Amino acid sequence: MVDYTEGSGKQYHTNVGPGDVGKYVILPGDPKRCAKIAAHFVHPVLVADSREYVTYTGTINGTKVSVTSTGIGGPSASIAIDELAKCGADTFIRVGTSGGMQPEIIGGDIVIANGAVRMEGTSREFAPIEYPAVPDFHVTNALVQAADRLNKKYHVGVVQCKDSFFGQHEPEIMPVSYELEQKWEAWKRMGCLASEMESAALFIAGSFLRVRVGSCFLVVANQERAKLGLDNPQVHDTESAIECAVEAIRILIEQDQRESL
Ligand SMILES: O=P(O)(O)O[C@H]1O[C@H](CO)[C@@H](O)[C@H]1O
Ligand SMILES: O=c1cc[nH]c(=O)[nH]1
Repeated sequence: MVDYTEGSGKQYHTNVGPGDVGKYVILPGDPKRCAKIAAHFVHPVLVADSREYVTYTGTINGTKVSVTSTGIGGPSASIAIDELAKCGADTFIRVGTSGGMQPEIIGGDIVIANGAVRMEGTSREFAPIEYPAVPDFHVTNALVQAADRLNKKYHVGVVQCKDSFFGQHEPEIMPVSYELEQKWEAWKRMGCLASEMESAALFIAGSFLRVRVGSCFLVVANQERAKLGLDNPQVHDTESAIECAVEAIRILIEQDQRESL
C-alpha cells in the first residue's frame, strides 16, 4: 500500500500516531460530543483534530483511554476504527443517537445493541452479507452492567443501520420507497429496537480487525410512536448514554486487569 503519510507515523485521516491513543476508545459520531466525553477522563488532552475525526486522550482508573469521533455513516466510521487499531487500540464503544422503532422505545431511553442490520454499504466491502454484524460479547455485557449500575432505563436488542437518514424519516419521497418501506416493516416485525448508521460497519470491521466493539445509544425520538398517535418526547442530551459508555469502559478496565493477574 502507498504510504500517504510519507513516513510521518500519523494516520492519514485521523492524524493519530503511535502512543496518541489508549487501548480503550469511545466513538461518538458527532465531533462536538468528544469534549463532553473527554470531560469524564482524568487530564484529557486534545491529541488530533482532522476532518471529522477529533481525538482526546486521558485516563480512567489510571489507564489510558481516548475518544475519537467517527463522523456520520459507515465509510468514515470504518476508517476511524481501522486507523485507531493501527495505533494500538483494541476495545471500542460507539456512543450515538438513534431513532426508536418499537412502541415501547421512548425518547430518552438507552438502547444497547446485540446485533446490527447491514442495510448499509460499507460492511459489504468487508464481508459477504451472510456474515452477521455482532458486537463483542464482553463489551456488550459491560454496557448492560453499566446501565444497571447507573439505574438507566435501557433495552438490549438489534439495531438497524442504513446510509440514508432521510430514507428512514421520509422513505415515501424516495424513488425506491417501495424497498425502503417494505424493509422497514420487516425490521420492525423482526423486533429491531432502533435505527442508526454506524454499528453494522463498526461490528463487521471490528470482527475483521479482531478488536472488541460494542454500541449504546440515546433514543432521540420514535417515529413509530408518532404514527400510532402515542406521545413522542424528543431528547437531544446524550449525557446519559455517555455515562453508560464511560462506566462500561471502567468495568472493562477492571475486568482486564483482574484477568491479567
Ligand atoms: O449521533 P451520532 O453518533 O452521529 O449517530 C446518529 O446520528 C447521525 C444521524 O443524525 C448518524 O451518525 C446516526 O448514527
Ligand atoms: O432517527 C434517528 C436518530 C438518530 N440517528 C438516526 O440514524 N436516526
